Amino acid sequence: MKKQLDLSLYLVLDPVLCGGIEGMVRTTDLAVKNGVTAVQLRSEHSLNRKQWYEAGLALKQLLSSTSVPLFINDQVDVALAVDADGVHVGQSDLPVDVVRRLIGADKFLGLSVSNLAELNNVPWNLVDYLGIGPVFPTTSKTNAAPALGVAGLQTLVAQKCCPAVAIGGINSSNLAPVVQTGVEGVAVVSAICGQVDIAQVTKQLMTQISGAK
Ligand SMILES: Cc1ncc(COP(=O)(O)OP(=O)(O)O)c(N)n1
Ligand SMILES: Cc1nc(C(=O)O)sc1CCOP(=O)(O)O
Ligand SMILES: [Mg+2]
Repeated sequence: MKKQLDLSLYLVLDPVLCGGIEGMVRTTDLAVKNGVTAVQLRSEHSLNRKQWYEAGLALKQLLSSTSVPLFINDQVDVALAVDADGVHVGQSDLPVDVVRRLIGADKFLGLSVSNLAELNNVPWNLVDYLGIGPVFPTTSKTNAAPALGVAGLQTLVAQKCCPAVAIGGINSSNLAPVVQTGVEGVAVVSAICGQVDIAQVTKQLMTQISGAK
């Protein structure tokens, strides 16, 4: 059955920061128990294709008894192989119409945008949500676009025609003005992955998101 899409606190996993596949599963377990509402498997370089599949399967199994959807970054075949709930693609990945054709109507599809030109080209009828960023400088993505700042994010949010998460450099010290732009949620990597007390930082982020709305 299709899960609900709640973007409030969206965890984007990093196998290096989490300490491998087991670390990602442990991080996800603690984060979901403490409020994370969506999870994405993402790896820039550290997983081979078999490990992508194994990590996807383990996460799918963990999340299958929860209301939290699993997204796979970039790799449509892995998403289909593990029956993930959705796929997240960016401007340099497979085109959205192709991804939609491959995954069908029932899976979620997220698309990254970093500027107004990209926003103006979004096929709104094909995507379920946008990832808008980076809002702030980030060390978790190589070759990230220039940071938008809160004002730049606000400009894009004002023109969006579907739900959106803000992403890039967001943590408990800067999330309030981000949430107040009207995004449906925030996506984080390093604010959760690799933190010593995953439960505590997740609870703190959720409390701050609720307080800022
Ligand atoms: C929720 C969310 N938003 C944006 C991104 C970035 O996607 P992309 O631009 O394709 O870059 P990579 O993540 O593939 O390096 C994301 N992954 N998730
Ligand atoms: C995966 C990703 N995408 C971005 C974008 O702007 O599209 S920024 C980013 C990394 C976010 O990591 P952190 O929360 O550690 O800054
Ligand atoms: Mg991508």
